[in-house]
Amino acid sequence: MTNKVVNPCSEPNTSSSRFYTSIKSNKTSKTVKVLLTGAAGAVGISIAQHLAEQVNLFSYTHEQLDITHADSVFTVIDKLKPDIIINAAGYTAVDNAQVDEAQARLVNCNGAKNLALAAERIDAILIHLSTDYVFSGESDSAYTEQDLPHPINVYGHSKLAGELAIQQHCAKHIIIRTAWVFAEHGHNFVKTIVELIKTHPVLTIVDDQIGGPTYAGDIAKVIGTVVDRITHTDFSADNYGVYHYCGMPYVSWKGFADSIILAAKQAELIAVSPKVNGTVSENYPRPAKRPKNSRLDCGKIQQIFNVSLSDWQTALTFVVGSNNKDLEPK
Ligand SMILES: NC(=O)C1=CN([C@@H]2O[C@H](COP(=O)(O)OP(=O)(O)OC[C@H]3O[C@@H](n4cnc5c(N)ncnc54)[C@H](OP(=O)(O)O)[C@@H]3O)[C@@H](O)[C@H]2O)C=CC1
Ligand SMILES: Cc1cn([C@H]2C[C@H](O)[C@@H](COP(=O)(O)OP(=O)(O)O[C@H]3O[C@@H](C)C(=O)[C@@H](O)[C@H]3O)O2)c(=O)[nH]c1=O
Repeated sequence: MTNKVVNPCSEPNTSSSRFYTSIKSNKTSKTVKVLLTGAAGAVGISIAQHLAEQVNLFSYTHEQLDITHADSVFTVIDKLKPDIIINAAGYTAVDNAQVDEAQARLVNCNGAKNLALAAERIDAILIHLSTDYVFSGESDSAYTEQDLPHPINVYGHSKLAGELAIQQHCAKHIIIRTAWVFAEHGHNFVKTIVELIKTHPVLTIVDDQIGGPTYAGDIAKVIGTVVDRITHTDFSADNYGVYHYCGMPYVSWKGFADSIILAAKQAELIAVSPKVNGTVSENYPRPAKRPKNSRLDCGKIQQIFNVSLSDWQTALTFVVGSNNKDLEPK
C-alpha cells in the first residue's frame, strides 16, 4: 500500500504508487454481481443496456444513490456485496466546474473515494471512468498511461484527484480514461451541433483541439469485456490500473462537426448544410480551457483486453441516422 498519507480530494497530487492484489474467480457471468452508479447518465445508460444480459446488474441513478453520501454508499455496498462496482457517476459540466469547484471535487473525487473505500472493504473491483482532460494537451504525441497528467481546468483537476483517491484506497481498480463521448441519449457535442444547425446558417468551431470522439455504446462494450476478463480468467493482478480508450481516427472538433453535419444531411435532418468556419481556441473563449492535444494512445487496452477501438464514424452514422426522436427537426 502507498506509504504517503495524502488526501487527493483536497490536494491535487500526481503520485502514482500503487499496490495490487490478485483475484481469481470461478463465477459464471450471470452470478457476477455488478453495482452501477450514475445509471441515468450518457455512459451509464449504455452500460446498463449492455450489461443487463451479461451479469446480475444492480443499477443506481443519482436519485437512488448519491455517491457523495458516504453513509449511503457504505450501506448499499455492504448490503449488496457486489463483485464489481462500476462508477459512471460524475460531475461533467466542464465550464460550470470553474465556478462550482467544491461540487465538482465532491462528486469527482470524494464520491470516487467513497466507492473506493467501500469496494476495498468487501474486496470488490472498482471500474471507474476518467477523462482526457487530466492532461494539459501540450504534448506533441498521443498520451499514454505513462504520461504525467497535468490538468488545465477544474473538471480535469477534480477527475485526476478522483483517480488518485481510487489508486490510494482500492487495490483492485480499473480506471478507463476516455474522451469526447457521444450517444443517442444525454447531452453531448453531436446533439448540440444538430440543434445548432437547425437555426444557424453559419457555425464557428475550434479547429486546434484534437481528440478521439468515443461512442458510449463502445465504452459499454469494452467494460463488458473487462468485466468478463477479470471474472472469468486468471486475470493477473498486474493488470489493474489505468487504461486509455477512445474513438479513432483523431479529429478536431471542427472536423467532428463537419462529419456530424454530413450525417445529418444524409439522414435528412437538414435540407441545406450550414457553413462551418474553423477557428483557434483563443477566438472561442470559454470559462474552462480545453487541452489542444486530447489524443489518447489506446495501445495498452488493446493489448491487455484485446478490444477494438471505437470507430466513431460508423457510430455517428448510426446515432444521427437512427431516426432518433431526440435528434429529429422540431
Ligand atoms: N461526457 C464525456 O465526454 C466524457 C465523460 N467522461 C467520464 O465518464 C463518466 C460518465 O460521464 P457521462 O455519462 O458522459 O456524464 P453525464 O453527465 O451524462 O452522466 C453523469 C451521471 O452522474 C450523475 N451524478 C452526478 N452527481 C452524482 C452523485 N453525486 N451521485 C450519483 N450520481 C451522480 C448525473 O446525475 P444528474 O444528471 O442527476 O446530476 C448523471 O446521471 C464521468 O465520470 C465523466 O467524467 C470521461 C471522458 C469524456
Ligand atoms: C458548441 C460549440 C463548441 N465549440 C467548441 C468548444 C469546445 O472547445 C469544444 C467542445 O465543446 P463542448 O463544450 O461540447 O465539450 P466539452 O464539455 O469540453 O467536452 C468534454 O466533456 C468532458 C466531460 C470530457 O471529459 C471531455 O472528454 C470532453 O468530452 O467545441 C465551438 O468551437 N463552437 C461551438 O459552436
